[in-house]
Amino acid sequence: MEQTDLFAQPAFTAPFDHQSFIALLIEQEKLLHSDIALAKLLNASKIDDAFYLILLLLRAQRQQHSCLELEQIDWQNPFALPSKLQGENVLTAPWSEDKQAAIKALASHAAVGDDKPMRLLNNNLYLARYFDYEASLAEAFQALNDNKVTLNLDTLTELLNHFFDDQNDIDWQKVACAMAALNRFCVITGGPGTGKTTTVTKLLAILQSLYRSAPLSIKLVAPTGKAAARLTESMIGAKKKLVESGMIDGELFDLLPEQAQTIHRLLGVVPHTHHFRHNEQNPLHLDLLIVDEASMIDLPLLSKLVKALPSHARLVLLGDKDQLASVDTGNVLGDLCEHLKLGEQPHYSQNCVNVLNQICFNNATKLHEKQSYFLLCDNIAFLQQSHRFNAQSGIGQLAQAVNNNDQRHLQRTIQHGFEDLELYDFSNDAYHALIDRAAGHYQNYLRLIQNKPILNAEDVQAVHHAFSQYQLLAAVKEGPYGVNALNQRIEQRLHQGGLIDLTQRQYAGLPIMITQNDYQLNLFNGDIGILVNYQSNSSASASLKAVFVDEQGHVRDFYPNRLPRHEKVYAMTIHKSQGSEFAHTAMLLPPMQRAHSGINRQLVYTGITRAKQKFELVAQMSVLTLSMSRQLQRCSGLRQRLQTS
Ligand SMILES: Nc1ncnc2c1ncn2[C@@H]1O[C@H](COP(=O)(O)OP(=O)(O)OP(=O)(O)O)[C@@H](O)[C@H]1O
Repeated sequence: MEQTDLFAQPAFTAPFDHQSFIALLIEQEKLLHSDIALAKLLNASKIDDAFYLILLLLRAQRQQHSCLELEQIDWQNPFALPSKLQGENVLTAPWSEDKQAAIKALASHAAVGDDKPMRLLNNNLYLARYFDYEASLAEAFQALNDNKVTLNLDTLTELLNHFFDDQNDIDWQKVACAMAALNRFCVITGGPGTGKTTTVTKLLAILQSLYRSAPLSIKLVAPTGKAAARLTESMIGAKKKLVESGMIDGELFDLLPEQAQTIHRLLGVVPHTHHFRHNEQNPLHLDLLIVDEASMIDLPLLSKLVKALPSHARLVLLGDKDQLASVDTGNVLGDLCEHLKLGEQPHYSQNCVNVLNQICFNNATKLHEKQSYFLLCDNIAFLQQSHRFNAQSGIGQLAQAVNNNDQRHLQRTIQHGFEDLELYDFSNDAYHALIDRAAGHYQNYLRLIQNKPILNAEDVQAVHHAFSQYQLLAAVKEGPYGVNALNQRIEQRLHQGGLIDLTQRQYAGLPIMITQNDYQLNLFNGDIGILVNYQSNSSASASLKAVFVDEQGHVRDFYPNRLPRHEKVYAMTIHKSQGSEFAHTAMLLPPMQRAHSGINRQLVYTGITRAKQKFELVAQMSVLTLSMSRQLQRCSGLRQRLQTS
């Protein structure tokens, strides 16, 4: 009722105090001074409805939306201000009378239009840069799709039957493989352990068999070094399984790649710029690009990557659509997979269904047509069955309950008492016990460091391996339950236990995470290093170095004072953990009074699915259930651009 009273007084009866309103937006951290300055510049210094629409666009951009959806504006409180401050009602809406007229006027605004700083399309307002990225990505996806592949369907059928056993149910991995073989562009999405790598390895084996006389040049990439290292490891494992099962011979084995690299490395960074060596004018030299962890890739980077493909290339995106969206603008994988529903067959055209039934199921009608206006629906494969987490796995059950916002499933999972799950209700005692347990786990890698005065490359690999077995995750960075506080407390425990020497600012054993890309040093946001006394084969003496193990397993060492921005990483935010997996993962959610809107379903699901063997959660049940009910949405026009007319 409070809100109704507030808005009952029409905003236009008294002159609106724009200066105070703008000051309030800054004070409440809804915008920055630079946003105000830019909006004034774009609106010729006028403070009117268009000015506030531009401010909303800049705010949307800060929140990683690709655009401002004009139809979704909350006209009563567009900047999400608290309706009361210090007991006083606050005017939350700055508009003049006719908001729809304000929207219409945008079409003829001096700063909106082709070659202008802002663009308008389908009732979405964009900054030109992001409009162009989105347009160029949609165009590139469409071009890939239009450039049809010609294949002998009988040969493809034989190969599919070779790599997949006959089964009564629909084998979605086989469908995904067929779809990716038939199209130049394919997305294979699925939760953890649903067989994305296994499927793609079989796809590569099928394609290399089809093109055996002129094998394809295939590249594997992921957005971070960690994710690339994990993809390499998974590919090696999947290839080994294919050989062991007799599905591929030595010659085919050699034609399947296993080394993955980062997208930045593949594209070739031009130092001190946002440009890459490879682009539309200088395309990549490859026939097929496999991109893992695609949910982590932001709109600008994916747009640049896809634009750098040669016109004949194939592209396969792998990822989990339900994970957190990219740290930067956009949610491309989420947009492409928006229509998928767990437990349901995806939308496929009649034509697509006919071909898939023919080549996957010997013409049995297993797949059915489901109409869609989405141009790329025949390019999206959805793997739903986890082969890593079965019904006995609490991690899988918890992840599923959270992802489906299924409270009953959650209760059943909690009551069941799974061996791989440890759930603790949040309390001060539980918080301190979590810190004790974390310190206990970190002893393992610290003892390896303590055992030898000087470490060599092999020791460093063992230390990194031991460190990566356990990771504590927190939902937030600041505050008593954030990463910074956890780092400090764990450090104190380790110091008390004589495992580290906190009297030194930089001490042997300190784990760090790079937080800023350094293209000169080839160190990237998310790379993890550990400070140790290190002597490489080539150096004459040992010294305290930050040592990293890259995606190829090579040790790289740096003097600590040469490192780009970095932070301690006994605990890390869930955001930063994306693309990594840990045998044992612990996660802390803050109590209710600190559970802001960023604590949502995607965040909690991402945290849970980092765990491979054991997952530990310290959280209030009310916070867990609240987070499950909150779903992150990113505004974008990508899907609309890819509709049939
Ligand atoms: N059809 C299958 N039948 C039996 N086991 C399978 C099948 N598909 C995959 N697996 C096994 O399940 C495990 C996970 O498979 P894979 O690594 O391919 O999944 P993923 O989706 O790539 O996982 P990630 O979550 O790491 O991205 C592997 O041990 C793999 O051998």
